[in-house]
Amino acid sequence: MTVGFIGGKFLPLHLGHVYSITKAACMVDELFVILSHSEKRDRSLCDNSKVDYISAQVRLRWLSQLTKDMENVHVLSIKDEAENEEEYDWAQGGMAIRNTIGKPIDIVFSSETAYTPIFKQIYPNSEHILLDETRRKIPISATRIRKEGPFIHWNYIPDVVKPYFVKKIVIVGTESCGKSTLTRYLAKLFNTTVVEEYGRMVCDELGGCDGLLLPEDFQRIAYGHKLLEHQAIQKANKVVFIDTEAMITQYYSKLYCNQEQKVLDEIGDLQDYDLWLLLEPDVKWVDDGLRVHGEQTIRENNHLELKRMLDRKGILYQEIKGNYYERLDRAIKLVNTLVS
Ligand SMILES: NC(=O)c1ccc[n+]([C@@H]2O[C@H](COP(=O)([O-])OP(=O)(O)OC[C@H]3O[C@@H](n4cnc5c(N)ncnc54)[C@H](O)[C@@H]3O)[C@@H](O)[C@H]2O)c1
Repeated sequence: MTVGFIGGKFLPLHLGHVYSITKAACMVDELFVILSHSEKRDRSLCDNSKVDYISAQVRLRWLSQLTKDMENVHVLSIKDEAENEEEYDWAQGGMAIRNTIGKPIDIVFSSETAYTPIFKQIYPNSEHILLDETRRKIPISATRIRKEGPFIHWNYIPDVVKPYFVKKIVIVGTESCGKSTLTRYLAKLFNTTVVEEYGRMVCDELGGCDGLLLPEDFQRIAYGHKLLEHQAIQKANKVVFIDTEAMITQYYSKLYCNQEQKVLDEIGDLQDYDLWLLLEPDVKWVDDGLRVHGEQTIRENNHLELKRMLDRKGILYQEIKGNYYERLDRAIKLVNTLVS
C-alpha cells in the first residue's frame, strides 16, 4: 500500500495543479492533497495583485469538489502562522503533514526541483517525484494568475473554480425599457449564460400580471430568481447577465400589490453584483400582453421611483440610455472593464 502527498497553497487552484493531482493519484494507492494556508501570508501574496485574498475554506471546497469522485484521494487542510513565504517553516510544516496523514509517506509529489533538498531533510524515507517540472504540459502558475488576473488565463481555470471568479452583471429598469433584449444580446456577445426574469415566467403561468399577482408570488419570484442565478453562474463564461433582481421584485410588489416586503429587502441586501446597469425608459413602449404602465409620464415616474429605491439602498449603478445600438455599445464597454 503506497501513500503519497502533494502540498500547496492553491491560490488559486489551476489546471497545472489538477494535472499534478490526477497524475499523482494514479501513482499511489492513497494520495493526500494538503492545503497549506496562513491567512497573513496568503493575504500578502494577494496584495497588489489582480486576485483578492481567497479564504482557505473556499480553496478547500475547490479541492473537495475536484476530487470527490477520486476514490483514493483525500483532501486535508493545515494551517500555519507564517507571515510571508520566506518565513514558512518547512520542518515544522512537514511534521504537521506527517502527523495529519498519520501513516508512513512513500512519495512526496511536486513540480519543483528546488524542493528536493528540503524534502530529503524532512522526509528522509520518502521519494520525491517531480511532475512536469519544466511546466511544459500546463504552462501556468498561481503567481501568474494573481499577477495578471484570472480572465486572461481562463482556459487554465478549472470548472470548479470558475464560478468563484464570474462577474455578475445585473440589468434593471421599468417595464419595456429594452432590458430583456439587452440582457440576451450581451449574453450572446460574451458567449455566456443569462438569467431570464423569473417574474415573467410566473406571469406567463398565470396568463397575465395585472390584478393577478398575490404578495406571496413576489417571494416565490425572488427565491426562484436566486436559484436560476446560482445555476447560470455555475456554467458562465467569465460573466453572467442577470435580468432584474430582488429590489426590482420589491418595486413590482409595491406597484402591483402596494406592499413592501421585508423578505425582499433582506434578499436584496445579500446581493453582491459587480455591475448594475439601469436602463432609462426612452425606447418605444412595446405591449407584450403582460405590461400595464405604458403611458410615457407613468413610465418616467416609475423610473424615478425605481432610481430612488436604488439610491436609498446606496446601490451604484450605470445609467444606460439612447437607441438600441448606443445602449449595447455602452454596456459592452462597461462589461469589458470588469474582465480585462
Ligand atoms: N512542509 C511541507 O512538506 C510542504 C510540502 C509541499 C508544500 N508545502 C506548502 O505549500 C507551499 C508551497 O506550495 P507551492 O507554492 O509549490 O504551491 P502551489 O499551490 O503553487 O502548487 C501546488 C503543487 O502543484 C505543483 N504545480 C504548480 N503549478 C503546476 C503546473 N503548472 N504543472 C504541474 N504542477 C504544478 C507545485 O509544484 C506544487 O507541488 C509551501 O509554502 C508550504 O506552505 C509544504
